[in-house]
Amino acid sequence: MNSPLKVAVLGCGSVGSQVVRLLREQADDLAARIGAPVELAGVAVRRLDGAREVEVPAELLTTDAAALVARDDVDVVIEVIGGIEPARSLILSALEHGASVVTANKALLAEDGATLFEAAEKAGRDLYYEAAVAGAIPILRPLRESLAGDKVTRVLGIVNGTTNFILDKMDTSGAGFGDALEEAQALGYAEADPTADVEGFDAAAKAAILASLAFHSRVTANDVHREGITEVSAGDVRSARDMDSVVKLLAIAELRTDDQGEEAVSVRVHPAMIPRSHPLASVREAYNAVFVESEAAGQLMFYGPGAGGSPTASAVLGDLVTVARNHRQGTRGVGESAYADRAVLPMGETRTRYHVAIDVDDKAGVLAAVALAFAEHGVSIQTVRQEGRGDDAQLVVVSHEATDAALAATVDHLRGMDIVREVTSVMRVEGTEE
Ligand SMILES: NC(=O)C1=CN([C@@H]2O[C@H](COP(=O)(O)OP(=O)(O)OC[C@H]3O[C@@H](n4cnc5c(N)ncnc54)[C@H](OP(=O)(O)O)[C@@H]3O)[C@@H](O)[C@H]2O)C=CC1
Ligand SMILES: N[C@@H](CC=O)C(=O)O
Repeated sequence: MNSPLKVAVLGCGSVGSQVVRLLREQADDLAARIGAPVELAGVAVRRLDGAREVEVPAELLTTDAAALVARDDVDVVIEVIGGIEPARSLILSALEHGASVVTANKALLAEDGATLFEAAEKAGRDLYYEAAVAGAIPILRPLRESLAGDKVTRVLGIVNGTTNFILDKMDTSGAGFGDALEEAQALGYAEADPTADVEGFDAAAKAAILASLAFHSRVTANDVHREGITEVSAGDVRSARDMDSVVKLLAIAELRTDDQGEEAVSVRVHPAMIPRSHPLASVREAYNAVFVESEAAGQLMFYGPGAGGSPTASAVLGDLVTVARNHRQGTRGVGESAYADRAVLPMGETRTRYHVAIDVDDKAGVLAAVALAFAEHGVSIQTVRQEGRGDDAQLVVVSHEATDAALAATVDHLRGMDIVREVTSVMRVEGTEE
């Protein structure tokens, strides 16, 4: 047998503990697949006395991650600490010291992937990150490798397990937002600070990574239009149910043509109503699903567990086997392919349908006045119905496709009308127009 491959693991939380467990439990198979036994060189944590889901021998635990990654006997560093710093400095140091890197850190990749890719290129080492998007689902490798000869035009999916879990609970059990979030945290789906999940930052980071790979461009988290689910009310979920739809947090990346006729990208994350008949509507709990549309292949769908320690560790270990094989052979895998310099389209130019709920005075001519307000901004109405009477009167409008800018102008207009008491809900509608 060849000499052992030494692996340092940075972080031993939800994901790191499962990586350590699998390294131990799958040791024989990993050795056979890599061609050398894997030896744990060390596990870096913040506090030595923290409660762990896995037992780590005391001599392997350290709080000095910087010293661990600088060791010249470490072949591969697995970074599952999260956040920007010290994760970025540790990855850069690992590469400089000759190690290949596997990371699940979507926040860092979406903020400053370029620096990491350049460092990996310079060092002649691998930087793999399958676990950064959609947990256990193999989606980055298909985009980077299997579809390398095709032209991807659209990626649409549910890429955040926590928010899908929350929205699913709100839809199926009538749970409140807070209770559903607590359950998601207890199950290890939510980030330490759930703001990243519920405000859409996590999904936006994943959307940026997907768009970069799909369109061979550099798209960062700042390029992504982002809306979270904190404004989604029980009323929105009920309205969706009345329309035989569900509310999902969607990540959408599209290749479009700009005013100059150039190819540009549009990337956004927002809640949307989708019909229950749509395949994404049946994605339950913390599962994720990603649709990829490409010119030659047509439509592909990837589905599976999108969060949680064990599923994410599966993706990490898959990358470990690849980079370990490359490392042993002195080669590198496929690197970044951001050769296309495409502009990012402003959200105002994005076209979708909208569901708008408006509390109105219950009197003659209200419907006509509201319809006129939509028409004045070029937003045509697909359906409109009145719910309730008297003080509870509400109009529920579903529009045909319109730009975000036109819809925003319509909503402003509605808010200024005497007969409108409140615009209670504005939500995008995805799925085929009937
Ligand atoms: N949880 C999930 O479902 C998924 C997570 N990810 C990504 O995986 C990464 C890890 O997430 P997760 O396991 O949930 O995070 P956790 O918060 O559960 O674990 C983080 C770990 O990193 C350690 N750590 C934090 N700061 C430092 C530091 N400065 N030096 C050394 N160790 C440190 C912590 O130490 P201590 O234990 O002492 O506090 C802890 O062990 C993140 O990038 C996340 O976005 C990706 C996909 C899914
Ligand atoms: N918090 C994330 C974890 C995986 O990326 C999620 O809920 O999807």
